[in-house]
Amino acid sequence: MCPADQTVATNNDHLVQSDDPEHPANLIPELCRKFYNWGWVTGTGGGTSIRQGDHIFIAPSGVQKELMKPDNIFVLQWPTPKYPASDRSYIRKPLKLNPSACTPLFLTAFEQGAGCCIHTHSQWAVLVTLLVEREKGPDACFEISNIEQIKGIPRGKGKGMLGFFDTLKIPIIENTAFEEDLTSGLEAAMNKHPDTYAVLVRRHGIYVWGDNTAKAKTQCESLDYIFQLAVEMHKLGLPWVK
Ligand SMILES: CSC[C@@H](O)[C@@H](O)C(=O)COP(=O)(O)O
Ligand SMILES: [Zn+2]
Repeated sequence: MCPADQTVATNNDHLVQSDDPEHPANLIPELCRKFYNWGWVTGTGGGTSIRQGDHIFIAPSGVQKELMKPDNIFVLQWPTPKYPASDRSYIRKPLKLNPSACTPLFLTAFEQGAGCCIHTHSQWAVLVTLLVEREKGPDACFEISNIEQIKGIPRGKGKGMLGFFDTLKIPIIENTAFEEDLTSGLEAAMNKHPDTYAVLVRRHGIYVWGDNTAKAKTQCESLDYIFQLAVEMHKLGLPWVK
């Protein structure tokens, strides 16, 4: 056995090997294939992370997310230090790959109790941040009401779902040169909007999280639907809030 093979054999590979399609190491590649087809993670952008018990499953950085295999997945012991990156407690690291640059942002969602966090570069998400670009600063938000799909978004933890007549409010933070540097903005937006399950990143995309993978996915789908609708409404001169 060559030294590289020895590293592989002692790298906790069993943590990403399962016949269960619901295992996070199988789910992340499967979800990313879907997200690629929906335009959420093309060109290596975007990604997904799942927490299962005291393990966090993270995709590699800079890879074609739709081609990922379970063997490419990193595993972090949870809880783990968020900073510095070198202190994060990886218990499985694929050789020749680096963990996603979104890792500290995903960890921020897990600190809030999330079970899954999705990052997309959806053009609809980017477009709504452009349509409200005049609104800058800590109060920047996308707002919409009187749309049925709003009912797919929680009012806050343990507070049920938003109603048709409620106003959905998604905070917007400014983009940074490096993905990791978005973390303080995400933390600030979460502190200011403790009930939110999503934060838009101007000219970049969105982070959406949920109590579990199904909720993160359906909430992200509902938001993407709403953003597309909002862009079309804007083109027709229709207001988002009645
Ligand atoms: C098209 S590059 C996009 C990246 O810089 C980043 O925004 C991103 O979402 C993915 O980072 P990654 O480290 O590949 O998981
Ligand atoms: Zn990104």
